[in-house]
Amino acid sequence: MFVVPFDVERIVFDLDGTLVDSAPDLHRATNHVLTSVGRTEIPLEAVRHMVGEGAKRLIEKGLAHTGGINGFDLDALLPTFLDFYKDNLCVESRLYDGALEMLDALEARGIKSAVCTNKPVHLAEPLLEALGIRQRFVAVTGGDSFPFRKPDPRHLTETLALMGGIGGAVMVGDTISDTAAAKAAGVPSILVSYGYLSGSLADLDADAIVDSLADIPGILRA
Ligand SMILES: O=C(O)COP(=O)(O)O
Ligand SMILES: [Mg+2]
Repeated sequence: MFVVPFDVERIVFDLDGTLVDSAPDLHRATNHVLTSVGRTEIPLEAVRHMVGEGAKRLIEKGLAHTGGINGFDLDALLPTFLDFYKDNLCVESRLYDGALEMLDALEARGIKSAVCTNKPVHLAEPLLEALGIRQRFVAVTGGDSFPFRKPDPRHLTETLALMGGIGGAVMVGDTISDTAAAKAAGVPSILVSYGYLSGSLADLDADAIVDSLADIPGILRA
């Protein structure tokens, strides 16, 4: 089994599909936009695999799934999505099993945690608050915190800078946005197998794949 070959000082987590199963609420918001432009609703299972590249891409994929994007101004539709989602941020969203246990174990070992998500930061913060874990993270950065976002490695390296430096860092995520950012930043990545990825886990070339967040402390050198 893979064990991170250095003393881990800091861990950066992706949010949607990694720490939080937010797809049901993102699904409602996506359908809200689609029905507002006369499109049909799409099933949760379809939306689940559209998450990870930010809200605009989610709207784009929803439109593509229901007849195409021609003639639509995605920027103009974004407020329809964000306003609805802001008011319905944590209706069905839940922490994944093992999240609290893992955060406790990391804290006990003095390892710092942060969140690096493509969700806008003004939505990521209250979602973490609503789930009772905001105070567990020394930093939270979103898709709009910098002029770049995952898979751009600078989203990860700037998050690490807020944590005190890039040394001893590991990234945990669920899609290629996370593993690609980590690889380009020279940071080992751990992929969760239950997330929102649409393709094959093996294609992402992560350093380790876990079925539960609770498995993570076990693959960090004690
Ligand atoms: O797609 C999003 O809005 C955010 O996704 P992430 O938390 O997986 O980066
Ligand atoms: Mg994700």
